[in-house]
Amino acid sequence: MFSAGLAAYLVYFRDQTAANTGFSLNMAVGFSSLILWWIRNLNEFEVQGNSLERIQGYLKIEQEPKPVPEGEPPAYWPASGEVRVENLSARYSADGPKVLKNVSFTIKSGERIGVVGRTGSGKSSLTLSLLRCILTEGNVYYDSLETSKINLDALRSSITIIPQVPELLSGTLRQNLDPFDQYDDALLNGALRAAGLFSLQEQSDEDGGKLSLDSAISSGGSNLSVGQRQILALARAIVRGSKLLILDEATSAIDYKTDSIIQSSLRNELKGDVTLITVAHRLQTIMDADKIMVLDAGEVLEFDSPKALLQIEGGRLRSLVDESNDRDILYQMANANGKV
Ligand SMILES: Nc1ncnc2c1ncn2[C@@H]1O[C@H](COP(=O)(O)OP(=O)(O)OP(=O)(O)O)[C@@H](O)[C@H]1O
Repeated sequence: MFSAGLAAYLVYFRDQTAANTGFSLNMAVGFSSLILWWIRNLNEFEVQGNSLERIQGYLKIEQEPKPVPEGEPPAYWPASGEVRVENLSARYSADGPKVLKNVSFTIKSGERIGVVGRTGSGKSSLTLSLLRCILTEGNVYYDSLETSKINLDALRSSITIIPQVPELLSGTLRQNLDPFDQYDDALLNGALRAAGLFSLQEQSDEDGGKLSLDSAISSGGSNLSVGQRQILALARAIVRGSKLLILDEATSAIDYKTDSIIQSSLRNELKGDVTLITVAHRLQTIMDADKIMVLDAGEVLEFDSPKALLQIEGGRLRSLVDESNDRDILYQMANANGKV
């Protein structure tokens, strides 16, 4: 009824317009459609132009040096997870400010280190420096080999990083754990168990959707929770037998239960010679670490056992703990740890 009325009105309007101006409505509609078509095309052209500009930007990015055969480490390397850092400075660009300033420390093989510090103090930059992802000066030795002399591929495949939100590939869970099909199911399931996936599933209220090696993983791991993704990344580290594991703690995106499963897997399942560096946002995560490194403005302010650091009058860790709502628990954890 309404459309019939509208059509009748349009015909009336066309006839009136044609009668008054000699310009038919059909022509007016055709003209405005043409203008709309041009505007739409111009818009599309601009969007595609932006993409081209971005591709051109990526093409101009300075490339990392290609791996050289002489940088190939011996097959037995790394046999230990010892890390020695001497006068390490780092920056994000050649003319940028130093984000790490002459940092020196040694981490013994198998030690568990917690790294804390304010936002921007250099925690992530330190982990990126160990992998040579940013510009560095000074020396880093990993199991006695200077990392600047090692093939980038070899260096990075010997260190596992578990970022706050790990990326996974689309495919099966098995393919994510073992992309080159090198290990049998028993070993892969063992790694999943050690990483805590099955404990997480046992404690979960949901019956459906339990993960197995054949489960499908969507691109980026988008069909899994952040906690499940961190557990899979940890399982990957166990499968790879990495001697150095760097964990960037995901605080906001992970619930307490999953976090405690990951922490107990890290405590109980990693072998004695695996060094663990945890970039911590919650003090509870690292109060039972062997040592805590406190960073401030790119410098190491404190580096010792939690118990020893809490005894320093006016110390930075001590003031962070004293300000915390969990002060008493944190002191208990540090004292129970026993190492001074
Ligand atoms: N991609 C980047 N390009 C340039 N400067 C950067 C970049 N990422 C970090 N920085 C700078 O490096 C310094 C150290 O930052 P970093 O991310 O290492 O700190 P952080 O302690 O990990 O902080 P947060 O707890 O917020 O993650 C900061 O001054 C920061 O602005």
